[in-house]
Amino acid sequence: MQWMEMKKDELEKQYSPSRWSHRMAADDVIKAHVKALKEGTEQARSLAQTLINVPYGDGDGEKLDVYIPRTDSLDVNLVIYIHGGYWQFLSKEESGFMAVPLIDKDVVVVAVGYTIAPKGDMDLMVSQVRRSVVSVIQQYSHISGLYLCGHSAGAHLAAMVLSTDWSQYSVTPNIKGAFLVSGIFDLLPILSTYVNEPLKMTEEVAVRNSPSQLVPQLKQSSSGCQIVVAVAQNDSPEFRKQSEEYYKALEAAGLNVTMEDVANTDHFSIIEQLVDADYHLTKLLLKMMGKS
Ligand SMILES: N[C@@H](CC(=O)c1ccccc1NC=O)C(=O)O
Repeated sequence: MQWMEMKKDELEKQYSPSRWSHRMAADDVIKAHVKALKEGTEQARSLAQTLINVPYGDGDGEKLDVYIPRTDSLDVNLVIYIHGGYWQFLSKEESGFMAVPLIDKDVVVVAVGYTIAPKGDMDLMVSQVRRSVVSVIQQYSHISGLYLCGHSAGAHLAAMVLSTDWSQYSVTPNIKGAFLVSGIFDLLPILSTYVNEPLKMTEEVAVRNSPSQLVPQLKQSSSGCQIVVAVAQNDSPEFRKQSEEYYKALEAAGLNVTMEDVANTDHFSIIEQLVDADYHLTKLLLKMMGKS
């Protein structure tokens, strides 16, 4: 069924990721998610050298955390992670969880903070993640490759970074690869749902911030980027459709894109498992960086 034909109840269920987990009840899966991210981030902060709260702008929430490998290697890649949480939950404070297996392979991990709703709105969050990427490449101009990874709302923000007209910025980032995990790429279906209550997006805001509408811009700005669109086997049909349709649009535009339907995962476990070096997506990310 098309989202436009759905009753409000059904649409809100489709856009409630916790209600589709096969592991636990909805409330429990979210609690367990936050706990897993927190514990993973604590572990990473205790093992890695870190720079916490590095400003990338003058705004209040415009700070990022850097997880640094202990290495003398000159071939150092950097992954910027953009957290999820429907643009209204989570923060960079629990977003360093995937750093351990990456720093072990000489990869720098950056967890970006941005101003979630209701304090921040969609235009601000998109502007913040774009500026954070510019700041990182100015700070780390010697790295061998820049990669992006985003989960859920963070995958949306990562796709918006790939779709940036950089002519307004001081530098043009060369993003080699992007992992878009269980993302939302068309914001129109959520306009009438509870998700939009704190966001208060108008249709105009939703359209200009929908990666699905910006594929020609992405092709112009990120033609050399290797894109992985990953979706959980147990994501809702609407979430699965969001990924599938965005993947097809990128593919049709001639971009270097692959689709990963990750078996035995749900909306939350698909990203939580990045703490594990043996997890399929961890290995794929390292392989993309030539580190397998
Ligand atoms: N109402 C949403 C809540 C949600 O998506 C969420 C809540 C807390 C932390 C993260 C979340 N989502 C994705 O990262 C749900 O049903 O899952």
